[in-house]
Amino acid sequence: MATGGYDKELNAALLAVQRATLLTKSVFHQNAKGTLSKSDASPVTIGDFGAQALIISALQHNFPSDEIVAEEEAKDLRENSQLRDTVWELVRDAKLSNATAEQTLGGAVGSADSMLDIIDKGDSKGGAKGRIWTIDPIDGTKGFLRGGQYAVCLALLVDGEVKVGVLGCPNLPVSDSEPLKEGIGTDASDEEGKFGVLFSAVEGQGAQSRPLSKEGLSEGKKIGMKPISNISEATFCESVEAGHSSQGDAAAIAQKLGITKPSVRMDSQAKYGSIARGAGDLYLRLPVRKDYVEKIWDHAAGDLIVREAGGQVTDVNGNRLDFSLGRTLKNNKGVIAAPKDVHGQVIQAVKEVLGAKQ
Ligand SMILES: Nc1ncnc2c1ncn2[C@@H]1O[C@H](COP(=O)(O)O)[C@@H](O)[C@H]1OP(=O)(O)O
Ligand SMILES: [Mg+2]
Ligand SMILES: [Mg+2]
Ligand SMILES: [Mg+2]
Repeated sequence: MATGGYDKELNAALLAVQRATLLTKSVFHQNAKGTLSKSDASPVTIGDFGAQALIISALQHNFPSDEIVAEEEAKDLRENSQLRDTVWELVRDAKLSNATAEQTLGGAVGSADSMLDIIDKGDSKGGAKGRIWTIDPIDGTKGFLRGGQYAVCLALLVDGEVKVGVLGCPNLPVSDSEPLKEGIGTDASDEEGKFGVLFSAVEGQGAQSRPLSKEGLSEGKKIGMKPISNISEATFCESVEAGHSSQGDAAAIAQKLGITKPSVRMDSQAKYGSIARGAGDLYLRLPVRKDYVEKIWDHAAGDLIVREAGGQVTDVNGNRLDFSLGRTLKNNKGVIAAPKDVHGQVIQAVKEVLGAKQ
């Protein structure tokens, strides 16, 4: 474990994400996932609710006065006792087999009712002051349901800056050196020992990956973005959802940069983790709808992990993502993540392509 600031936060965050990620894996193997459709037309499952409950419970145990901005709320569970009970069974039974690790997380959640209150503790408005954790219990719920990529995401903001970030990616390869390839977004296999990774970063301390474990934490290894000598050889990744990033614009930008390899499409912040470990090079997220505002929990952990791995992350105008404005990134449009040395070149191409459309 790295020494310096935020050791306790990193350790608790890694264990909390690990326990929650294992819960989501157990849901994937169940037939009934309790899928509901939310107002933004995205799905939510018992896995999302359960993972959020477990993470908040661990945060409250370790950092009782910190605020929390989390994606989900317990309303649907309060209105449907059968759904509540299904989530409760999952949460009650979720445990890491290492007793010390469980103790760090404060052990089990007390009851079904306290679980609902815990889920609703993620309702902070966020903002520019103080310590605020942000949680996406399952990012890429569609990928999760399909057996593709998804991520359990947790980050700590202090005065609006990301200080600690953790991503649990159960369907990514353990090995950092496996190249990003087409079809990874539909790779359903979670074969033990081959898939499942935790990414993490602390500001100023670099980024790490470690295998997902059912016990305590596995040993972490430093990760870094791949140096690129010629941008035309880059591999870029983008969203599966056509509504989240314009694939036409991405193709035009790639062409301007001389990139000929097809993009790798995958759900969730697994894209940030993949480029941070050098499995791919660029992440392009090009706004489709003028009115779409990104949420802080969809980017905070990935932003820090990529920057600590030697990358730069900005919006399409080249501005850093601003996490200090509440629950959304209302001052940013899109995301461009790339190794530091070539980020300016990518932004130039983005500006040319998007500018030509105005
Ligand atoms: N209609 C939708 N379909 C899919 N994802 C959506 C939708 N609306 C919002 N989202 C969110 O967009 C992000 C998907 O990002 P990406 O396109 O990079 O995979 C996720 O945070 C996802 O929510 P969720 O976290 O619940 O999966
Ligand atoms: Mg959602
Ligand atoms: Mg999300
Ligand atoms: Mg989510």
